[in-house]
Amino acid sequence: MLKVENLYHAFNRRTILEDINFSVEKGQLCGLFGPNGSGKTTLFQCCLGFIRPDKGMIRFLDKDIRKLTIRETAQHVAYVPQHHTQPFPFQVEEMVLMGRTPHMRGFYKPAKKDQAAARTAMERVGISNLAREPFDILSGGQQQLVLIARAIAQGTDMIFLDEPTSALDFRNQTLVWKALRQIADQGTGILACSHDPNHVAWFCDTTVVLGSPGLVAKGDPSKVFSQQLMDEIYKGACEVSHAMDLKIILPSGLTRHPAEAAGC
Ligand SMILES: Nc1ncnc2c1ncn2[C@@H]1O[C@H](COP(=O)(O)OP(=O)(O)OP(=O)(O)O)[C@@H](O)[C@H]1O
Repeated sequence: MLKVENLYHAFNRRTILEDINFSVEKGQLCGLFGPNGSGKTTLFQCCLGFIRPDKGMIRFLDKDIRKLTIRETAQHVAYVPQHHTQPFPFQVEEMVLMGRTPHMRGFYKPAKKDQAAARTAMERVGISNLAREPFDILSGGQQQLVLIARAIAQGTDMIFLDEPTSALDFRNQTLVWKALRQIADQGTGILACSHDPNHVAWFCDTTVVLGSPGLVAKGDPSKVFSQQLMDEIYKGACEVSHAMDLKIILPSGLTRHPAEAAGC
């Protein structure tokens, strides 16, 4: 579905992306992972055509993305940015309905199926109760859920999400990752960037790990997330452990509370 080949990009002669190669297939949830400044947002921007890479090829559904019109791109690809400012006080349901715009014709009046898609997307991320609230007064986490619902309502072949759960509480983080897993299982390709290796390990079936300035590893996170890899990217800050047959990445040097260790 998405194929990135030999991608290079530099800012002010500083190479950020070097020889990046990976693909995301239909039905795959791919976690894009790497330390601050490793180029995740830059890679997203190249894939979405917001910046033109210095070298390399990005294909979407076997087409060079440079040849897709904005409308074609929006019909096939949804994007959830890290931050979004909305200058007008649109209601939440209007914001989510905007995701349907690439599918509307004529006077851009939403049809019943557009309204149904918006309602389903809001239910999926648990924000139906916010439908009539103005978007601009919501908390950062609630706004993040609205943008995810808008991308889901768009009903595209592929969704890009830039740190989709960075502002969410524990329950909503889990809710969103489970929703992404289900949407991928229904055939959508998803590339989601995250700073939490556990989310990638628990919910993603593939990962792309960026370092400086290139690709450090890729593949099944249960195989890729080794102690050696974590040491390479986090310089000894974490330990790879296991719980319930899953990998779990813990901060290194954790000790049990003395009272608990004494069995109190
Ligand atoms: N327009 C730009 N001009 C110059 N340098 C830039 C530009 N955009 C990004 N960079 C630099 O490229 C590097 C990678 O930035 P990018 O935002 O892609 O990283 P990231 O992995 O998404 O980081 P984070 O995890 O902190 O969000 C950074 O050092 C950043 O300063």
